[in-house]
This record gives sequence, C-alpha cells and structure tokens, in this order.
Amino acid sequence: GCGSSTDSGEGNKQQTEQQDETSDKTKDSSEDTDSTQGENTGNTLVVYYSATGNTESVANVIASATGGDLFELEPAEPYTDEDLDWTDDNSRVTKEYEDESLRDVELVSETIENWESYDTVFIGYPIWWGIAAWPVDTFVEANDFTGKTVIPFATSASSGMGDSGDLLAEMAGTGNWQEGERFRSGADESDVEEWVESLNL
Ligand SMILES: Cc1cc2nc3c(=O)[nH]c(=O)nc-3n(C[C@H](O)[C@H](O)[C@H](O)COP(=O)(O)O)c2cc1C
Repeated sequence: GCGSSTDSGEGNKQQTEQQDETSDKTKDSSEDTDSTQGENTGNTLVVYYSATGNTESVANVIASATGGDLFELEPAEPYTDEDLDWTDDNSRVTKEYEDESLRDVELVSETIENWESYDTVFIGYPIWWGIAAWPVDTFVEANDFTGKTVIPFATSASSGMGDSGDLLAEMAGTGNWQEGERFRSGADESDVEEWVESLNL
C-alpha cells in the first residue's frame, strides 16, 4: 500500500527559498537544526518515489546501510494501476509522457525538515520510458542542493540509468551529483548493500 509512514503534519511547509546560484550567501543565521547529529559520520537522507514498491525496497536497504533518514515523495494525486498502464494510449502516464507540460506532478510535500543538516542525499525513482519517473522532478526543482553530495538510484525492468541522473542534475542546477546506480526491479538486498559500501561514504 502507499506509505502512510510520514506523519510530519501537513501544513508545516518550510519556506523554500528559491535562490539563483548567483547569490553568494554566506549568512547562515538560522540554526534551527535540532540535534540531528550523532551516530553516523555524516547526515544522510534517502528520498524516493516508488509507484509499485520496488524502488521503496531499495531505498529501505540504503537507509539501513547508511543509517540515513527516509523520505517518500507522494504525489498529491497518487497513480492508480490504471494510471500506470503504459500500454494504454489514454492512461495518465502515457499522456504525461507524450506531453511534457503535463509532468508537473504536485507532491504532498516537497520540503524536508532540517534539509540543511544533510550532506548526502540519495534520490531514488523508477525508470519510466528511459528517464526518471517525473514525480521526482518536482522535488529536485524545489530544493537547493548546494554543498550536498547527491546520489541517484533507480529500479527498472531492464533499462539502465541512461541520462536520468544528468537530467535531474540539470534540473537542480546545484549539488555535487554522482553517477548513481540502477537496480533491477527485484534487486537483492546484498547487491544494494555492496553498492552502498563501495561508495565509501
Ligand atoms: C509508466 C512506466 C514506464 C516504464 N518504463 C520502463 C522503461 O523504460 N524501462 C524499463 O526497464 N522499465 C520500465 N518500467 C518498469 C519500472 O521501471 C520498474 O517496474 C520499476 O522497478 C518500478 O519501480 P517502483 O515499483 O518503485 O515504482 C516502466 C514502468 C512504468 C509504470
């Protein structure tokens, strides 16, 4: 079922400052990060969108392996099985694929509590038609990744990462984006763990 695990309370949207990369802001007067420091070497966040659970499984393994926090991106209007039927010319996902202007998927929440405290951000998604499932676009466009290491990951039936990571990096415009990794839909936990270890975070 769709995750109801985030009960961060609706309506506590922090202001998302939309900043162009020209502003060299050195002020950081807002020390509102509650004690997120501790246990781990760095603060890791695992953000993901998953329509049918495959990417979620990988995200869970990454979070366990890194001690990171999980955040599920939830479309305000969730995709039903019918919506996801790519064999149907009239399904929601097919229409969105064919008309880029329809891909602005509104999310339940696109801001993260204590965003400043994370220095490594994993971003996970299913591959749709060779690119990242577009619900993640909204998140990527809404946040400032300056100073963060960003590591994309994906699940797919057979396609590789393709340009999905590069396209997201372009959309973000900020952040130190890594190459990332694609896993098959039913990836073994051990494969994911090995990959995380290889990153030497
Ligand atoms: C609309 C749609 C398009 C897809 N396009 C591709 C594709 O281009 N290549 C591929 O290998 N798998 C494709 N798939 C399969 C998904 O990438 C795969 O099932 C993935 O693991 C789903 O992740 P999720 O369970 O987290 O949503 C597509 C699935 C859907 C629903």
